[in-house]
Amino acid sequence: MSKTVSGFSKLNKLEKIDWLVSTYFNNENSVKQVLMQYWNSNPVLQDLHDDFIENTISNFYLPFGVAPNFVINGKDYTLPMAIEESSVVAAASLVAKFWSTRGGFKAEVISTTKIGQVHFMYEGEKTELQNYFADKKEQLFKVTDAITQNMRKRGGGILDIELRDKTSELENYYQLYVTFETVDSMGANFINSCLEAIANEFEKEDIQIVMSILSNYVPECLVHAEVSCKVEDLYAENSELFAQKFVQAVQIANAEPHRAVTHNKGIMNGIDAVVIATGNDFRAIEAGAHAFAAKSGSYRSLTNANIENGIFKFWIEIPLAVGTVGGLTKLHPLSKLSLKLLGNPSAKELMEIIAVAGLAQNFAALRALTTTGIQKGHMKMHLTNIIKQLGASEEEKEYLINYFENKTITHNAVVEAYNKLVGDN
Ligand SMILES: CC(C)(COP(=O)([O-])OP(=O)([O-])OC[C@H]1O[C@@H](n2cnc3c(N)ncnc32)[C@H](O)[C@@H]1OP(=O)([O-])[O-])[C@@H](O)C(=O)NCCC(=O)NCCSC(=O)C[C@@](C)(O)CC(=O)[O-]
Ligand SMILES: NC(=O)C1=CN([C@@H]2O[C@H](COP(=O)(O)OP(=O)(O)OC[C@H]3O[C@@H](n4cnc5c(N)ncnc54)[C@H](O)[C@@H]3O)[C@@H](O)[C@H]2O)C=CC1
Repeated sequence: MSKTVSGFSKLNKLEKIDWLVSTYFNNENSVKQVLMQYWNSNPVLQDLHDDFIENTISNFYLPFGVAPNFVINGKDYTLPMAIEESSVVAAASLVAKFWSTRGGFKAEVISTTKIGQVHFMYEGEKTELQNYFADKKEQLFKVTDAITQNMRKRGGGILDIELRDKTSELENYYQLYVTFETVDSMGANFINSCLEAIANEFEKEDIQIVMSILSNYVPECLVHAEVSCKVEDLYAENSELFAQKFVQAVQIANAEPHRAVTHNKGIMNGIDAVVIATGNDFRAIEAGAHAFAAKSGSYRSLTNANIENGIFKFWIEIPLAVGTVGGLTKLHPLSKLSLKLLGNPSAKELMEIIAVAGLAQNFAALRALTTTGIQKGHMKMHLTNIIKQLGASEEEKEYLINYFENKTITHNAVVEAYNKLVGDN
């Protein structure tokens, strides 16, 4: 039987579910129950979520946690984190507490420029194109006046429009390279609207517009965050060895792409969690961060560390185009709450907070990796997930948690202990 369908989008939610259950699940009633048990009991709230995307049939929950004790630029924060992976929030909390007694995190936005491009093809004389652009430039600004009016009042808008010759990379390929300041918004829709107006005005017989779109590679929307302290203040025992191995771990990530990818994945554990909790676009952040990590031509660590004159310093530089207005930021009740928890920051302050979340997460991972190994803490947090997968009762869960208090946790070890417990009973 064919599984294609036309007019699916026009069905109501229950009809969509019925089609799905009969087509893919052999009419199993439990499937409908699972989908419906994740509906919000408040219909107004459910309607809100339904409208975020298309063909919504249920909600997919992510745990929403908080990591207290962050001190950033002398100010106290509790970070909201939406993430499915165990040990990330615990690790952030642990590191926040650790650095809160060592001067906290320092963070600074370096620049906030966003980028958009009108990609086009032109086969004629280059100088003619250059002259055409020079004559047109003022008009290109003018046609966006209505769109940029409010943004200009906030101190933003279009910063510049450049003609770029890309013919050495692709035959007949040029672009209008447009830079923007979007203040407290990520600016994707604002930028795209401006670009389309610019492209319309610029197009003519011998200029074929291919597309107009913002770039998610924003190396000039950059934030720096760091921690530092005397090496001897790092840990009570063997601080020097700890600092040395920590720096080596970062150097390895800078020298070796396989390690760099995992290293940066750990950083993104912290970054994405706050990005998602604040209603920002994590795909945009991910794509931009990894492109930045590869800017030298080989993929490297997003963090760096050194020891100079007895001082351990650990820092991150990362492009983060985030907003505190626009998108879902004020629409999703939990994003709104997250921003309120952070004191309703500006986009710049949010960039600093998110960079710190990434740095803290990387500190936690490298600390664990270079000392006890990652599995000890990670499996301690993951233990309850394994126990639940086994279908253990509350009593059995309590027994297993106590049993593994001082033992190495592996999936097999938990299964064995559970089977023994159930067998014994
Ligand atoms: C997991 C910990 C924190 C345990 O660390 P611990 O020392 O066993 O924790 P503790 O029980 O002594 O508690 C100390 C503090 O840790 C936090 N903490 C501790 N437990 C909890 C909890 N249940 N809920 C909330 N917070 C918790 C909390 O701040 C607590 O202070 P308190 O609140 O008691 O004043 C530590 O072992 C750790 O940081 N491990 C690293 C974990 C990590 O990095 N996880 C990321 C996932 S692994 C990954 O995907 C990335 C990776 C590793 O591949 C990246 C890479 O390779 O670079
Ligand atoms: N490639 C990408 O990353 C793309 C992303 N998107 C999506 O676009 C959304 C973000 O676009 P935005 O234009 O940021 O959101 P948006 O379309 O909701 O617009 C935000 C608007 O808020 C207004 N505003 C009010 N106060 C402001 C202030 N203080 N500073 C700046 N603006 C203020 C401005 O008019 C601004 O244009 C996200 O949902 C993202 O997922 C859309 C297209 C492509």
